[in-house]
Amino acid sequence: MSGLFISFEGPDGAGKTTVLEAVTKTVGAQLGDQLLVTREPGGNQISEAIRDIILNPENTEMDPRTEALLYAAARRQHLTETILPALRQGKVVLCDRYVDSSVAYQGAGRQIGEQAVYDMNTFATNGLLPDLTLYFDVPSEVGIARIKAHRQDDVDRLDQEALAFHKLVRAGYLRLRDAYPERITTVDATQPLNTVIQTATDLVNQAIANR
Ligand SMILES: Nc1ncnc2c1ncn2[C@@H]1O[C@H](COP(=O)(O)OP(=O)(O)O)[C@@H](O)[C@H]1O
Ligand SMILES: Cc1cn([C@H]2C[C@H](O)[C@@H](COP(=O)(O)OP(=O)(O)O)O2)c(=O)[nH]c1=O
Repeated sequence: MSGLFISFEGPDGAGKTTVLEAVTKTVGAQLGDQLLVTREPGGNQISEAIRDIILNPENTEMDPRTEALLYAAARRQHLTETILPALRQGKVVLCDRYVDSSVAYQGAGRQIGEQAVYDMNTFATNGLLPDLTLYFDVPSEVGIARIKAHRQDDVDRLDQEALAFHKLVRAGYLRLRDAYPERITTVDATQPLNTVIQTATDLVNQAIANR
């Protein structure tokens, strides 16, 4: 059985992490150790260490290209150490964020160029893209309101960014969705949580059945 690589994407507050947890329970019950759930930036010791540098609220002076390079470095390590071995073993890999996050956040949000960030990530990943990407779409105001309402204790450097930044990020995601319609499936994340979870679970199960 061949492996399957699915990424979860979306702006902050889209509900990705919550939905991924729920999907993991359902799909994990069927697949057992044939399911690997992981996240970026992180997933192994080196990548988690890079994550700590990027997301440390004290690192306010970080240059946007430095940030993009660090994300790509963490991604490379995560890919070679965690994702590729699992895929080679035929596992289903669900990954919270991947290349699209860098294109949307660094390329579009920080305005260093979506194509440049994409190209840099092609080097980091040898061009490996997910078989399927679930993009959880939510207007920026809704995403930010959710974070403010629920995550006051967990506001990191990126969550403090202005609404304008989040709007640029979402616009970047929408361009990616239009550019890669075969890979990226949009989930309307303004729907009630249970509906979003059901939709995402169905899409993941469908991809598993079709692999
Ligand atoms: N569809 C939804 N409707 C209402 N609230 C939601 C929905 N999805 C997620 N939330 C809430 O929004 C907050 C942010 O969700 P989270 O999963 O952390 O988002 P993300 O990982 O995409 O940043 C959480 O408190 C979560 O319970
Ligand atoms: C993977 C990745 C994440 N990010 C950002 C998006 C998030 O704001 C942050 C990840 O923090 P995290 O706490 O994992 O946020 P979320 O629950 O929304 O996924 O890092 C980038 O800017 N570029 C990237 O390539």
